[in-house]
Amino acid sequence: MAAAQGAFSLREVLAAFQACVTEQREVLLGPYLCGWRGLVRFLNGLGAIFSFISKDAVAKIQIMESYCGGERREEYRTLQAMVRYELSGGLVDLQRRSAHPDSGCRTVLRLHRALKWLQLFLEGLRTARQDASTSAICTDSYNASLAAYHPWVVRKAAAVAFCALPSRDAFLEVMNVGGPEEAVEMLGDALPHIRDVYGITQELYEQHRLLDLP
Ligand SMILES: CCCCCCCC/C=C\CCCCCCCC(=O)N[C@@H](COP(=O)(O)O)[C@H](O)/C=C/CCCCCCCCCCCCC
Repeated sequence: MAAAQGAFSLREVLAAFQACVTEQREVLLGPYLCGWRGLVRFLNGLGAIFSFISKDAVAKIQIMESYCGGERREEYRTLQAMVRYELSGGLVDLQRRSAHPDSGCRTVLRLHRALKWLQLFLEGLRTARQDASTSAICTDSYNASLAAYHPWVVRKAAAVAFCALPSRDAFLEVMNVGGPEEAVEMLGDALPHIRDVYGITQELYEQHRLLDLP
């Protein structure tokens, strides 16, 4: 059953990332963006202090949704098709943002980097002791991933927001899958799919030298 509108369901996020990878190992953008929408719903429930993060994530999701629902939607069905289409059409700014500041390739790259943070954070949550600090897990995951791409002011704002995170058990409760044990089990199911999507995207972007898009 679908979660009530606005409520977060880890199951739905899991299903979305699971549905992303096709038999041909392509990444479907529809479920990918659905997964992100679900995560943002969760973030919104954590309080206004996270709104600068969710606004940025939503802006990027909306850019991608407009491509996926636009005239060239067939070219945006999968990540692989998008990269082919945008590169062959010269639709990606490779050196500095100019003619195509919001290409699909650069927008997905930002979400892709954030997916690494998510992977590390969920791994941390899953394996940490019951009394571990969510804020410390989040900070470590952020420092090992996204922080390298953010200016000082964003890193500081993120550090302040992370201090507002609830305890690990309270956090696992909000995931809406039952008690902390069930949440941990579900994280164990979710992680391989998130790693898979991350790995395929990373390889594709490496192949086309897209990992440093401005
Ligand atoms: C399974 C449930 C548990 C986990 C739930 C986690 C929910 C997280 C939801 C969304 C994650 C945020 C995604 C943020 C995308 C950031 C993309 C980015 O890097 N943007 C920067 C660069 O963009 P351009 O300027 O080049 O266009 C932009 O400058 C960033 C601005 C906002 C700050 C981003 C801080 C990111 C911190 C990520 C940790 C989120 C903490 C959530 C706490 C649970």
